[in-house]
Amino acid sequence: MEASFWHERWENQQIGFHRPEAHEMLRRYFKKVAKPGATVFVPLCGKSNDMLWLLDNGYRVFGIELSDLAVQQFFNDNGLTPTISQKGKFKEYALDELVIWVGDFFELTGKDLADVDAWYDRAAMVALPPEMRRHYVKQLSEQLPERAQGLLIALQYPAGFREGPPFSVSEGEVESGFGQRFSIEQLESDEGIVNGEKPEDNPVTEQVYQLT
Ligand SMILES: C[S@@+](CC[C@H](N)C(=O)[O-])C[C@H]1O[C@@H](n2cnc3c(N)ncnc32)[C@H](O)[C@@H]1O
Repeated sequence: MEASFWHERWENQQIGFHRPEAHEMLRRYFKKVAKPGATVFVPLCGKSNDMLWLLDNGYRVFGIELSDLAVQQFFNDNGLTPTISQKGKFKEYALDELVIWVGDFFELTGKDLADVDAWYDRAAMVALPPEMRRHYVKQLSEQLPERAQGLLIALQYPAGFREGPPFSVSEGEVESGFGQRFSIEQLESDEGIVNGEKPEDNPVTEQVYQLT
């Protein structure tokens, strides 16, 4: 997935992944992962309202996002005025307990992430094709401080159901990718049952994992 793919998505506002509200699995489980006051890293953050939920619940947030437009929209949509500066290769938007860097996640170093206590992935790992996902897992595993624990929301669907992104990420892939560094617990799998049945036209299921 080239950077241009995502820039075009944002320019054309093809952002079906963006949700108007904070994710219910974040609301339900994040307090198991980190206490308020913790600094939470949000890779590939887009203009996610999950960041507002984290801020409202007393966390500090550090996001990284490729698209400057996405970050500008985050602040505009929420009527917030950040301070903008340059931090090496990255453009920084900062306001109180929130910092978002515009730039490439894969260029972050351990020093950039030294203050991180926890991380939250929704629609980040599943946004990447298989080879990039391996790189993504390696980058998080190598650059995050030892204390950092994570909440990962992934999804699965049968092969051939659709083209990614989002890509299907199995429990096995989460286990084999992150298992060397983290102990992994699946907290919930949402099977998308409607009125007691799984709709045939939507075989997508969503899983949430705690990585300790
Ligand atoms: C599917 S969206 C999810 C956004 C957000 N997590 C959410 O839940 O709405 C993936 C985002 O990752 C960003 N992205 C893709 N590759 C990236 C990279 N290498 N570094 C930083 N951001 C990236 C895209 O611009 C896009 O906004």
